[in-house]
Parts: sequence; structure tokens; C-alpha cells
Amino acid sequence: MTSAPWPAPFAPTPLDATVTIPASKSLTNRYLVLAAVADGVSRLRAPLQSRDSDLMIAALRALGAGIEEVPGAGSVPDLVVTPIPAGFTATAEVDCGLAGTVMRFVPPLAALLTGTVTFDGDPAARVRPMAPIVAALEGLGVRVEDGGDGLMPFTVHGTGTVRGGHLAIDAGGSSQFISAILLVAARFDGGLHLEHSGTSVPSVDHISMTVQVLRSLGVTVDDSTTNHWIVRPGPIAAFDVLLEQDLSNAGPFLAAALATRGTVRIPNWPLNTTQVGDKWRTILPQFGASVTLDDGVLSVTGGPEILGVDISDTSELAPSTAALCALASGPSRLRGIAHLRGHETDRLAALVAEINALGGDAVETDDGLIINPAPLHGGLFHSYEDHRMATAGAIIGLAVPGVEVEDIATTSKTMPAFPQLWADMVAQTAPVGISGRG
Ligand SMILES: O=C(O)C1=C[C@@H](OP(=O)(O)O)[C@@H](O)[C@H](O)C1
Ligand SMILES: C=C(OP(=O)(O)O)C(=O)O
Repeated sequence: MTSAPWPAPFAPTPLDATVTIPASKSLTNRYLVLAAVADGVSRLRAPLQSRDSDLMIAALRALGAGIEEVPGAGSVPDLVVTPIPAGFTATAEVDCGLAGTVMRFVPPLAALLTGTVTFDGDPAARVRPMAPIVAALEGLGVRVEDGGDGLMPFTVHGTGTVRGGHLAIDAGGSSQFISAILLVAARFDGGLHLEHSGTSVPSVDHISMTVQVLRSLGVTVDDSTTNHWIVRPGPIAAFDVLLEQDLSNAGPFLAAALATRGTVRIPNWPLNTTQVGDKWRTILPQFGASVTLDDGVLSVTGGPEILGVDISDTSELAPSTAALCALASGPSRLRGIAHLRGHETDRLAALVAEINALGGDAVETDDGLIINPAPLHGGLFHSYEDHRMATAGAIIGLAVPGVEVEDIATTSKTMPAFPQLWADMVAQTAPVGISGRG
């Protein structure tokens, strides 16, 4: 169900705000999968609570994992995960919603069980690329029944073991195809030699995250040859981990500093992280912001104007980046993001449509966007059930009076608290006008 249009807070004066962001989706859902196949009971401290993590928890419970909420140190409960018992037989239907991490990461795990597991999701999920996962499982000797198109819905018929060995897939559509197989590969009889057979893999930082998380749990992964990953069969250690905040979801809040020529601070910024969102520290200065990281506090101050940029491989940071480009005084180009056409929506088309509907000048290229300066006006910014489209609209709305975001509740995919956190951030600087239409 969608909510009424959300009048995006307009900030006529510079913000001066401090914000804390909930936990990382990518880390929470990786650790959940790994806890389900680990050698003992694991604990996730301060995990993300969101639609994508809820869907992952429900999926893993349906596959036999025990997942219990217990009081944590803060307001968010910890999760204690008991792994799937050996020999577990599953007959389950997994709802993937629109979560790439659920639809890609869980089928290889289902292949390790005995039984039949059907995967389906939102209508928008049924067009997200899945064929390399289906092909990978079939290549590993697992029977998968689909409609012949490699899309959801499909059913995985597990026999309790996966033989492993050498496997070549084309992961040009999503890094998640690689991460998905790597996450459980130590449980394959012969381990795995995974090879990417296409030209380039997108979102490589997310693959590095997978590799580093696996290594931290004692799994041997060799990624020394480009486009090859070798995982040795063996134990996956149980763990007790405190989740980092989501640095990609920090993006809209940091962008708010630029959109209002103000300052936004985020405490507890991790000093060593595998999250792609750490790249904000190099992306935002290109727009003219000053960025410092002192005593774990990331502080971003917007410059007198937002400069145009030319940036490659922004991955899931692209929608927030594009929102800043739409507010910039010079032309911008975003490259290396063709695969965004297979994200929650076709993000390239959606960004062009919504920026231009507000008077902007954006065009698609083969692999990204060109966004030229143009005076923006208020209007309805559609979110396409895409959390990052909704937050892109919020960024623009800070600088342009009269922007409304359709379906702001879609931010619950990874950050249900977004509207509240955004309002709290804006309220930290008075006076503030709230400017909706009508
Ligand atoms: O592994 C992950 O946690 C993710 C990988 C990336 O997917 P793509 O490679 O499809 O961009 C990213 O965009 C997504 O939000 C999360
Ligand atoms: C692409 C994204 O999500 P998903 O994990 O559903 O692929 C995203 O969060 O930007």
C-alpha cells in the first residue's frame, strides 16, 4: 500500500545537524545468511530492522534457522541465530519482496537442503535479473524449475548436498550473483572455483565485502586473479558482531549538507569498512564540499555552490549522487552504472523522468546519465517503489520549494525511520519552512 504524497521539507537556511543512521542492509543480510550455515550459534548486535532484513529473517526461518530477538545495548534488539540443523528438509515458499539480497543470496542456500523451495516476490521483483543464479545452480547439478525465462518465480529442488567445483557465470547484471554463490560455497562438497565470464562486474565493492566477511569467519577465499574466486570447502565460524551503520543510506543526509550549504555530522563512522558508502568521503569533495573524519565523526560542509562532476561506478550511491547533480551549477556525467536498469526499478529511466519533470535537464547514456544545470521547480517526485528514488526526491526538496515525494513509505525497504530521521535533521536548524503543494 502506498502512502499519501510526502511534502519534502524545504530548508531555506543552512542545516547544522548531527545524524545517526541505522545498520547496513548489505552487512546485516550477509551475516544472517552466514549465521544460518555457521558452525554454532551467532549473534548480530544492533542489526538493521527493515523490510529487506525482515524478509531475510522470514526466509531463513522457513529454511530451518532459529532466529530470536533478544534485548540489545540500544533501542534495536540483537538477533541470536541458531544454524539450520544438518539434514533439515524444507518445503517452503520464500517471499523475496523486492530485496536483491534475498532473491539472490537465499537460493544457493536452499540448494544445500533437502526439499523444494519456491522463490517469488513483488511484481517489480519478477523482472529483476535472476538467470545467472538459476544457471549457476543448474551448473552445480541442482534442479531448478522456472518458467524458462530465468526469472522469479522458480523452485529449487535441493538434495542435501551441492557438489561444487568450477563454475562460470556472467555477473555483468549484478555483483550479487557472485556474492550469492560465494557466501555458501564453503559448504559445497568440493568448494568452488567461480569465474565471471562477461566483460566487467558492477559494484565490485560489494564482492570485496563478501570476501572480507567470509575471511573474517575463517573461510579461505582466493581472489588474487581478476574475475576468479576460489573458496575452499571447510568450516564457517559462528560469530558475535556489532553491525556498522549503513553508509549508503548515510548518503542522502550527507547530501543535505550540500543541498543547504550547511553542515551534517555522522558519529561512529567506521574507520575500516567494506561498505561502498565510505566512498562519500571522496565523492562529496568533487561536488565542492569539505569532508573531514575526526575522532570517528564524519563532517560534511557544503560549498557556496554544488559543482558538476564526472564520476564512475557509483553503484547504489547513484540516485543520491544524481540528485546532487540536478542541483549543481555545472554539467555532470555519471558512468559505469548501466546495471541500475535492473535495480528496484530502471533507475536511469526513473531519474531522468523525475528530474526532468521538475524542470531539470537529464538524459540517459549507454552506461549512465548526463545531467545539465537547469532551474528546478516544485512538483511530484515519483519513487517507483524504490527507496533510493524516494530519498533522491527528498534531497532535491531541501533546495527546491514545493517538492512532494510519492510513496515515501517505500524507504522502509532499508530505512523505515527515514521520514522521521529526515524531519529531525531538518528540525535541528531553525527556522524551517515545510513546503508542500496544495
Ligand atoms: O550485495 C549487496 O549487498 C548489494 C550489491 C549491489 O548490487 P548490484 O551489484 O546489483 O548493484 C548493491 O547495488 C545492492 O544495493 C546491495
Ligand atoms: C540495488 C539495491 O538493492 P537490492 O539489494 O534490492 O539489489 C539498493 O539498495 O540500492
